[in-house]
Amino acid sequence: MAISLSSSSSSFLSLSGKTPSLSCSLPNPPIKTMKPNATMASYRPGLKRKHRIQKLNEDVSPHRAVSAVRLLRIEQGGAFADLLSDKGRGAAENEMAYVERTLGFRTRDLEDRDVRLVTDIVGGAVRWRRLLDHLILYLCHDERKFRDMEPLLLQILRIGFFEILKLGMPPYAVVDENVRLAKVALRPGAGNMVNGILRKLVSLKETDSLPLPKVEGDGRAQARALAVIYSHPVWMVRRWTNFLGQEEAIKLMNWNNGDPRFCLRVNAGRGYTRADLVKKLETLKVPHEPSPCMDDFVRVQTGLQTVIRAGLLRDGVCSVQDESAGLVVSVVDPQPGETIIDCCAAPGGKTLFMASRLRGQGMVSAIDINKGRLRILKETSKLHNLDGVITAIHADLRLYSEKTNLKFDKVLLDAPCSGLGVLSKRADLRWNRRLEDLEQLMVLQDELLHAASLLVKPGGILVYSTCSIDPEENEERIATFLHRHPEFAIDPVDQYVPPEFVTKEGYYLSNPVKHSIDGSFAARLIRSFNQDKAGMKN
Ligand SMILES: C[S@@+](CC[C@H](N)C(=O)[O-])C[C@H]1O[C@@H](n2cnc3c(N)ncnc32)[C@H](O)[C@@H]1O
Repeated sequence: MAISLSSSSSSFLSLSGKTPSLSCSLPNPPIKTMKPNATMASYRPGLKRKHRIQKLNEDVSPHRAVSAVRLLRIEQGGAFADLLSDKGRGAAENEMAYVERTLGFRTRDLEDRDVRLVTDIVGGAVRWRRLLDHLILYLCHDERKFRDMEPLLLQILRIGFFEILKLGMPPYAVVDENVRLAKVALRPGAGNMVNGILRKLVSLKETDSLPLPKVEGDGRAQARALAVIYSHPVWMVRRWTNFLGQEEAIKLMNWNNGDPRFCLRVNAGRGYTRADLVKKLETLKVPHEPSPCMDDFVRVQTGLQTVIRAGLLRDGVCSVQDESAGLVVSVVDPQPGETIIDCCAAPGGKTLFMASRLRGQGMVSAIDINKGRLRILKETSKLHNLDGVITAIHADLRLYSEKTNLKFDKVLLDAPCSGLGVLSKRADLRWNRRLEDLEQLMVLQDELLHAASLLVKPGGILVYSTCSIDPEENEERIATFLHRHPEFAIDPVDQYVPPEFVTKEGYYLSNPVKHSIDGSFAARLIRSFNQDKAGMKN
């Protein structure tokens, strides 16, 4: 089994499919903790699949068993990044061993088709969780019964609901298969419950009478209804309705709920060209198209597993990187011979792209506070033959910039942010973010922006970027910064990115609905040569 990119994948994927966790630094609060139950009795840490002791069950469909356990892990808050071994090898083994321990039996190994189904089902069930739970609750007829439901049983129901409602799978096969899983993994009574609830759902679907809330009443009531129908947190719906209007907010939610699109960036640092990558994709029969906005990028709608299995990432031919991240590097516009510092660098997607643009002349210093993520950056820079130009520094930017006298030609601050622009790739992120996080993040963004500004040479460039589409994390942070730092001015990005990405203020902004890529933002600021202007105003 290969490692699948699903709900916890990041827009940057390194090495052989290692999935770095969040693109932002705030910890994710767990959604709901798993209660100890009969299925967890067989949990024994450290047991590897090679020590197979559980009985093989050939009747249960392996993709449902794996999906149910993966969904449980995600709900526990740890996603499944921690299932991956240090070197990114043996991840599949680890996961199957975990499935075995959790369920108390062994399934058949996953085939390619199963792997794709696990990716679709896990990503979809996470995205659509609010709608699925609304319907499950309705069919349980009893709020307490729903709230007290065993976590594994709830996951099995979510899988069944998602398969019937969103994947359009033959309903009675879905009912039978999920009933079987519930019976074997839990007990016969659980199977009967799954049977009853799923059959009622099938009948509601067939008679077109699903109980969906009506979008009516005041703004709050409408947001609550939309939050169920499009499966997002109410606060996000309210925020987007205010910023974008209801129609655009719905389009954005539809985008977030769609299949994520991935892009590959060819590794020019190792001498590969886009034509080389295209040739390899043709050989692998992976459908692809060149990016219309970035020369080194190729879009792949499906077939990413094939690319991973063929070793294209492991061998350093390319990286998985969204064009929105590439465009931020275009805003920095690294030139051979320059000294650049990437202030929040790990896991290194932008560092590597910037370093490859230096063509061996110049230097990129890469700071990050997170040691584990920085280790991924170091490993990947070796793999991409770029370790000669990249220096990794483990530090808190705020302390580092106070202590050092070094000044750089260009400074990139790719700040920790809400990630609200990448919700299609990070299916679980919408449930892990709270409105209060945004406030904390904005304070951190201001502090980091000030710290980053201390590293810019007179006449040098400071680029502030996020993978958010929220004006408070973007334009408003820059306005606050410029007010306090008169030594900086906006350097419009129109000569660095295509015009459709340039805002009226001269910033870069990608909009998932308009551009069909992740949402991201960048402001390019130039520091004056006039030292008198330097200093922070209150
Ligand atoms: C948006 S991610 C960076 C993604 C990265 N630029 C890339 O393209 O792969 C933000 C990073 O900021 C780091 N970070 C958060 N607070 C920091 C601080 N005080 N000093 C340095 N790094 C920090 C986090 O560990 C996280 O890796």
